[in-house]
Parts: sequence; C-alpha cells; structure tokens
Amino acid sequence: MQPESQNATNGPKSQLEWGQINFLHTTDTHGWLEGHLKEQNYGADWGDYVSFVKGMRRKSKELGVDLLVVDTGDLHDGAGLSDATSPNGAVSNVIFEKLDYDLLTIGNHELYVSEIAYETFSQFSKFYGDRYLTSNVQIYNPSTSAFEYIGQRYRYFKTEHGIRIMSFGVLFDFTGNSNVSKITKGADMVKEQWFLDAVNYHKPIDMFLLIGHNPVRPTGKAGDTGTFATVYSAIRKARPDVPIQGFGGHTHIRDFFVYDNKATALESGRYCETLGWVAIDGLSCGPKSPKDVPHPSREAKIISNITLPHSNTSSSLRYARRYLDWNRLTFAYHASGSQAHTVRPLDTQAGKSVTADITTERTKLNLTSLYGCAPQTWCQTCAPFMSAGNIFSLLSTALSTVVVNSTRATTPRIIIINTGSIRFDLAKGPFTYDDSFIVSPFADAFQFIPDVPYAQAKQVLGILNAGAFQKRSTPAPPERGFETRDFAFQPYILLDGDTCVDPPTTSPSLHKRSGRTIRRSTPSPGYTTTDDFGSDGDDTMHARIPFYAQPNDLQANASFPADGTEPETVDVVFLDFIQSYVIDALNKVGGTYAAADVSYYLPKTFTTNSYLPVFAKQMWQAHVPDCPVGAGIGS
Ligand SMILES: O=c1ccn([C@@H]2O[C@H](COP(=O)(O)O)[C@@H](O)[C@H]2O)c(=O)[nH]1
Ligand SMILES: [Zn+2]
Ligand SMILES: [Zn+2]
Repeated sequence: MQPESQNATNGPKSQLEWGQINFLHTTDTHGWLEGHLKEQNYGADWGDYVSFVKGMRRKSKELGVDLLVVDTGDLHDGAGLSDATSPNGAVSNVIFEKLDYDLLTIGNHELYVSEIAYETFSQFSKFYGDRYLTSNVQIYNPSTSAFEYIGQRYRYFKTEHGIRIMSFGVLFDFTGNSNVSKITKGADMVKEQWFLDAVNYHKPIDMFLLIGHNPVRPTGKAGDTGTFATVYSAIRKARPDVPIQGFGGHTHIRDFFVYDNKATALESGRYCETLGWVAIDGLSCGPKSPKDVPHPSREAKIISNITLPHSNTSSSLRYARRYLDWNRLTFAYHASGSQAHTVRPLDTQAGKSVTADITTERTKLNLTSLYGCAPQTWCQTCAPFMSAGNIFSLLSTALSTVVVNSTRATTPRIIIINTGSIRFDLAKGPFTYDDSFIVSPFADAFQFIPDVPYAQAKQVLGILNAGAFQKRSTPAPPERGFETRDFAFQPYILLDGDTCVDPPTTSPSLHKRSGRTIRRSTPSPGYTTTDDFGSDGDDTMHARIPFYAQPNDLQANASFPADGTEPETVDVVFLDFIQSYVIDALNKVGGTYAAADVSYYLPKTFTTNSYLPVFAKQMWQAHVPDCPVGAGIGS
C-alpha cells in the first residue's frame, strides 16, 4: 500500500458516470495483489481494492442502483506472492478470495499445470460456488471417473434491484492445458443443448452477461482463438433484442468493443494496473437512473467492419466505460466521495487486514531477499528489440553466461527462449526474489538436442519468428503501455502537506478547490487507450509510452569458435514449453528429429525463473545507486 498523499501520479479526470447497472472488472491479475511496489501509479494493493469495493457498494446502495464485481481469470504466474508457493496460488488465492466477487471465470493460467487445475476445482471454485462460471472447461474427477465442469456452466440470477441476468463464463479456444482438463471450443459449445436451453430460458432474461478469459475484439482472421464473437452471435440470433454485456481478458489490454446497439464488451488490462468500469442506463426494468451523479450518455454504434448478426431495433441503452489506474488516489477519489464534498476514509477494517496479511505473507515467503542491484532498467516493449534498453539484450547475455551444462561447456550452443516467457520490465535497483517471478515466473526448463548440424540449427529462429506466437492468440497492440522506472514521474505536487484527492482539471497548472491547492504538471507516462468509444476512456490522462513489437523468440549463442567461423554442429538448447515448435522447425530444414531425441540440458529444477537470479548474483553484487544499503544478498 502506498499512501495517496505521496502518490506520484496524475489523478482521475472526473467523477464516474453511474447507470441503473454498473460493473467493476478485473482480469489477468497474475498474482500482483501486493500492487506495483516500484510504480506508484499502480501502487494500490488488494487490501486497498477490498476497501474500494466496499465504498463503491455503499455508494451504489445510496444511489439505489446495481453494482456487480467481475473477474475474468489468470490468477497466477507473474509475482512472488502467487508463484513462490507450491502449488502457485496457495497463499495468493486466499487473499484474492477476500473480495466478494459477483461473477468470476477461469483463465488459461489455471490450466497449464494439473496440480493448479485441481486446486482451482477443489478450492477456488468451491469458495465462489455458483458465481464461478466455466461454461466450456471441464476436469477429470478421479473420484467419479468422469469429466466435470470446474465451476458452473451458467448462472441465472436477479440483481438486488430486480434485473434478471443470464450469465456464461467462456474461455478462449485454449489448447495448452495439461491433460486433466478439457476445453470445448466456442463454436461447439454454442451448439450444446444446455447452452441453447439457457439462452432460451423459461424465465425472463433482461440482460446476458458474457464473461470470459477471452479477447473482446475479434480479429476477423482465420485461426482467431478468441470466441466472444461466436458466443455473442449465437445469443443474438436467438435473442435479437436482449442486451448483452461482455467482460473479457487474456490479451492484457484495455479495450471496449461494440457488437451492436445493445451489446458491448470491456477488457481491463492486466497485473492490477487497471480496474474497468461500465455503467448502463436505459434498461426498461430494474432500478431508476440515479440522481445527482453523471449518467452514461453514449449510444453503442458498431465501428468494426467485421460482420456479425445484430439487433435491428432501436436502442434506449446508454453506456459509459472507464479504465481506472490502480492506485489509492483513484480509489479514494471514486469511492470515498471526495468529489461530492462528503469525504470518507477509503480504508475499511477488512481492507487494512488484507494489506497486513499481504505484508506478513511476503515476509514469510522471503520475497524481498536480494540477488543484486540492476545497474539500469531494461523494458519489454518500450525500446526496439535488442537495443540497449530492451530486456532481450540483457537476456541474451544472461542466457549465454549461465545456461551452461558443465559437461558440454565447450560445445557451441544456441539457446532459444520464447519472448512470452518474459512478463515484465526489469527495473534499475534491487533485483529481488519477488522480481525474479515478476520478470520470468514460469517453471519451464531447458532441454536440448545435441550435435545438430549448424546449417539446420541456424535456420530455426527465423522459422519460429515467422510462425505463430507460441501458444498465444493475439499479440499486444501498441495501446498497451506502462510506466517504466526510466521515465521520471511528473507528479502533482501536494502543497502544504495536503492529502486532498481533488480531481484535476485540464488547465491551469494550479488548481484550487475547497480551499486546497494542487499544482499540476504534465501527465506521467502510462496508458493512452483508443477503443470503439474513442480516446477518452482512461480515467487518468497519461503521456504515451513508445511501443515496439518484439519477435516470438530470442536466441543466444555461446562457446562459438573464437575466430568467428561457423561450427560444424551445435547443441540446440530450448525451453520445454516450445519443444514441439523447435522440432518442427528443424524438420522443415532437413532434420529428422522427434521428442525421443530431446533430453534435459540442465536439471529440470533450473527454469526460466532461475537464470536471472544466477546471473544477478554473479554480475550485480556491486553497489549501485537506488539499492538499499546493507541489504543482504539472497541465496
Ligand atoms: O509455461 C508457460 C506458460 C505460458 N507462457 C507464456 O504465457 C503466455 C500466455 O499468457 P497469458 O497471460 O495467458 O496471455 C503464453 O502464450 C506464453 O507466451 C510461457 O512462456 N510458459
Ligand atoms: Zn494473462
Ligand atoms: Zn490468459
């Protein structure tokens, strides 16, 4: 938790619009429940969010409207709090569960590893009961010897104010799951009798809620693994006029897509950087539109040129969407009523106790244990591939240096990793046990094929980079952005020790309100989103961060002849996660390899999460500015 009074950030631009029904949406939290300790703009923790939701629920009650809180999966793989335990999520899921979600669904990261899939089935799903939706995901239950849905296929319910909702939770067409689970493709699920019965339910439906770990925007291209358009189309064909509201995820972006004049869908980023907000007015049922707050005012108009079935009647529905930055300033501003002159404290007892739990668990897990001090920041996408500030230039050196089997140390080798195994920037300063998960959390290990003719081996990278991104459906578009520590924050300066959370104005640079003064400076770098409603969705205005697309894979070389000549043969070392792609590539250029030719290059316990700590311990022990003086070096 970082106090809002010290929050080095711009603030929210204006009050949220509230409608008859309103939604808060998280997705792809990936264990970031401690918040972003190195980026104040996303510095709130899960306890702050628990307090915020409490405040927003109270506000919705006062306004006499509905508020639903939704999450769309990917809870692990991205931070120490979730990944330093065995199984992943043993601690973080319990903290996550402090939030009283109304609807949730499963992500692909709950399905890669069987143990985690079973934990999700027996614990997480049971905790949320009928609110956990997995319309197309089943798991083999050894005690019944049958495949069973991990959660519920659908939920029909009435909101507090009487809106009758039919909801589904649909995972994209994911194929990288371990063999204990089964994912029904979207196109097949919509033909299943239970789904047809649910769409044509015997009780009235005022709104469909389609949640899913699933991109909201169809690509329109063959091979699109996103299935929201398929499910939307099936519902729309059967129910031409019923509103459909979607909440998606997986591609880690902020996005809002208009399907038709009664159907839209929101995607709310990743890693506890973004909290999504949707407000809808104009429903013929449910509560009255609230008084004394801004209202949703936008009609949903189709922008996309992808042809889908759509409603042919006019619509009274009006929408608002907003992407909130995940910090206490934002939470305090929107939930505690500062903009309505009735300032209430943000924190609740429950929220504070969650924050305390996070601190305790982080200590128990040794997450601040230090490996070394990074001399600079290396980012994933803010600099061109392999340029000095790009993380893959660092990794190329790290892989060549530490991925070495001592019995084959002098044998030339190429080492290939998928760039998707890297999940975040590496910041200048302390590189901790926690950071090792933040940058590269996976337990993927290094395998190899020995003595491959170099004429074949040298072609592998080009083939991989020309092909589909390994097991990922959609590349991140340029809208995705976040502050890196190399960008200086340009904060509001709170004068006179003031802790106010007044909204900024666009000008002038000194803002006076309620006798309190905030000096504003230019926006800090961050998200600058464009979606189907335009470019006004970001709650806090930011300066755009440069975005450079990165290739699918990175290759590092080691022990090559010193005279610059090409070796006859090399060891081809790669992550087990991309084994099949590497074998296919080799076989495309004359190889005749199979899985039987592959063995582990290093012990299976040496993973993508291991090589940077080893490198940091070797190279970054010297003191650099920004590192805590006297901090111990982790082992
Ligand atoms: O063992 C693994 C699992 C996943 N990856 C990478 O992650 C993405 C999927 O992440 P999302 O958060 O669902 O987008 C996958 O495409 C891989 O690039 C991995 O490297 N190893
Ligand atoms: Zn994700
Ligand atoms: Zn995902």
